[in-house]
Amino acid sequence: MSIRIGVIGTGWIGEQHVHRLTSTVSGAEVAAVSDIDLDRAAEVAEAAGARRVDSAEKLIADSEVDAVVIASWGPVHAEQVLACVEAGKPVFCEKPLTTDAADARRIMDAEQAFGRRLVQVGFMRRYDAGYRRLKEVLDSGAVGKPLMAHCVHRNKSIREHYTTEMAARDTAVHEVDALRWLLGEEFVSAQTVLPRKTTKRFPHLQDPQIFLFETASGARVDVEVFVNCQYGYDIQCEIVGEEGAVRLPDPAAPAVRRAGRSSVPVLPEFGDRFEAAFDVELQEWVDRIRNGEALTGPSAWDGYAATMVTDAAVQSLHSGAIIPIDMGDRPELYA
Ligand SMILES: NC(=O)C1=CN([C@@H]2O[C@H](COP(=O)(O)OP(=O)(O)OC[C@H]3O[C@@H](n4cnc5c(N)ncnc54)[C@H](O)[C@@H]3O)[C@@H](O)[C@H]2O)C=CC1
Ligand SMILES: O=C1[C@@H](O)[C@H](O)[C@@H](O)[C@H](O)[C@H]1O
Repeated sequence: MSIRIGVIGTGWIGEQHVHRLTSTVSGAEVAAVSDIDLDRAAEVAEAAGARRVDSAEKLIADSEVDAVVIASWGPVHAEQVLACVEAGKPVFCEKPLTTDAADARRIMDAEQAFGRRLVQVGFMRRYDAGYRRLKEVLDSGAVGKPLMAHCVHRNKSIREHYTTEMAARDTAVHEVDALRWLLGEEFVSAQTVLPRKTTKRFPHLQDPQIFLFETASGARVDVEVFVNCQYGYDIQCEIVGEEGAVRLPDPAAPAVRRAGRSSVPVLPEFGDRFEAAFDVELQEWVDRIRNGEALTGPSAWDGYAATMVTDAAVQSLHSGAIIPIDMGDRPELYA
């Protein structure tokens, strides 16, 4: 039996996920889609052979939808995730889980009242082969105790609706989750440092930005976010330990030697860079639901922790102050 999935938000990644669930992931079918842009939803529904439903609320309540994928804009995730939990339906929510930590706490309260995990957050780097190899090296102890991490997150360019706060909430949030996962500890402070702005940006935007984080054990993480770097999608991560350093591998690509030069391509977009990771994360989510197994992917706690950190980074945006972060205790359900 296939899981009947409803997809909310049929923009860039929603359409990709509908296609992925229809063509690549096994054991799933897209039963319904919805978007506030009704025409867009109708187009995506038709291409997938799914029904268009007029609102997110109706899609969540639909008796022919077993599980929900949310790919709408960040600020509306909280109410949609809560409605799924209240309906007792598993929900895969694209990052960020919420744009406000209080909303993430409401989600954890609802999930704990339900009694088991229903929420998974779309932090797909945990499913990327390179990041998984990096974690294996760290966990083996080969580079010793981690002291520092240096991360780079560059997009070729970004759409006009992207705001200065999204550098933390939408972009650096990936590194926040990946580094919490890699280092196995929480962040305790955040600071945002602003270099000179690139002229190759929309006028409203502060780009690039540098985020400085400290972990509970005193390790330091720096993240450069530069979303109009012009040359491609470039993700770098190096972790320096007491006995060595380990670096995220670049995607494999043949080096071309020609006219006195050797060159490898830089991928243009995040869809190309993390395509396989998106496939694996959704396949594992579907498999666990089909087999009646507990969800083990990034949880509501992970979504909450990431939002606490990015809230602090946004708070530091104008003052440059170091903002302490107190996550509170991790509930038993997320141990
Ligand atoms: N894991 C990853 O690497 C990526 C994650 N994302 C995340 O996915 C989400 C969507 O991003 P994009 O597809 O790039 O945005 P987008 O702007 O292309 O699409 C968002 C869609 O949501 C719809 N929408 C907004 N409010 C809605 C509501 N209340 N009910 C139903 N539909 C609603 C919009 O009409 C739009 O079609 C964001 O949270 C973003 O951070 C996006 C790209 C990559
Ligand atoms: O999640 C993503 C986008 O929402 C975000 O806007 C981009 O900066 C990231 O590179 C991409 O992975």
